[in-house]
Amino acid sequence: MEFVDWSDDGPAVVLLDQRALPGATSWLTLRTVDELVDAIRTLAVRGAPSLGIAGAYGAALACALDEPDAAERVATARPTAVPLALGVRRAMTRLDDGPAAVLAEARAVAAEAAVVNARATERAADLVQELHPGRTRALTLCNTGDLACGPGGSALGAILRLHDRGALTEVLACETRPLLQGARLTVWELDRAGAPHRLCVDSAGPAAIASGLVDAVLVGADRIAANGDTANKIGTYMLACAAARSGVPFLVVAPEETIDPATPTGADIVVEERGADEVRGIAGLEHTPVYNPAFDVTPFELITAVVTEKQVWR
Ligand SMILES: CSC[C@@H](O)[C@@H](O)C(=O)COP(=O)(O)O
Repeated sequence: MEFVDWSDDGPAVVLLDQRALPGATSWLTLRTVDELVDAIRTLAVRGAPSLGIAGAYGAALACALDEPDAAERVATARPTAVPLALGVRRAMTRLDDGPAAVLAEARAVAAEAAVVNARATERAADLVQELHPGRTRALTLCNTGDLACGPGGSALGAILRLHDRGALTEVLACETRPLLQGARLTVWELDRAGAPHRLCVDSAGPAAIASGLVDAVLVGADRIAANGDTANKIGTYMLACAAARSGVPFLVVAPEETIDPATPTGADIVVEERGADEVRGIAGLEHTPVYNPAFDVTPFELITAVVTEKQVWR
């Protein structure tokens, strides 16, 4: 079973609950659109490409329940990642052909993700080896592996391709406050792959780059504007600044569909702001006002290349 999948026993969307990792491997069976929307908002399923797959299956669920209008609530459950709404809307193009056709389209979205990921990660691994011949010390943020993208991953997938090629020295995984996608999920995936890694706090990332401990930074993307400005997990921008200052390659690895022609520049990207308790809870605070953007925007000038299944956009 994939981490995000369909169950005919229901109908239902079945997914590995990413909130419970790494402590528990717990599967959710979501039988209503409300349950799926809640799972998306609370990050039981997350990562832009996986949201696309969940969105497509969410459309199938809405149609199977004879509530096709509810699909739009799935599409808008989170605002920043492009693939979520694309997955819903692509599956819904088959609405007139009935629920089975919508499900078939959703299954096609999921199947294509694996092909896209394989192409993008091979291309990105090739580029890392071109820019840094020899073995690479990679730094990454958030989680961009199979959990976030479906089979093959994106940025973390490219790092694991380097590992497969014997070209990886180690991965520095930034923990990714406040929800610790790096510490909980990336480390889980690196452990499973047997790839050498160390965990660092997010603010150690720029210091590691400046200290010469990093040969390449690889991150994913939630939305790439038409000019190349890229929204990704909060903390990406400081890594890009540090990489540019130190002359370290900074690669964004993502499906081509993440490039949004309808978003001219980073200033036009809607950045999701999340609840205060995600930040307050860590310090045991109850009432302090909080600024908690889920993403930041990295200007294209700081990005060495955006690598997709179709192109290396330098
Ligand atoms: C290939 S996944 C790319 C991005 O979706 C990822 O880096 C990220 O920022 C995920 O944020 P999240 O809030 O965990 O959904």
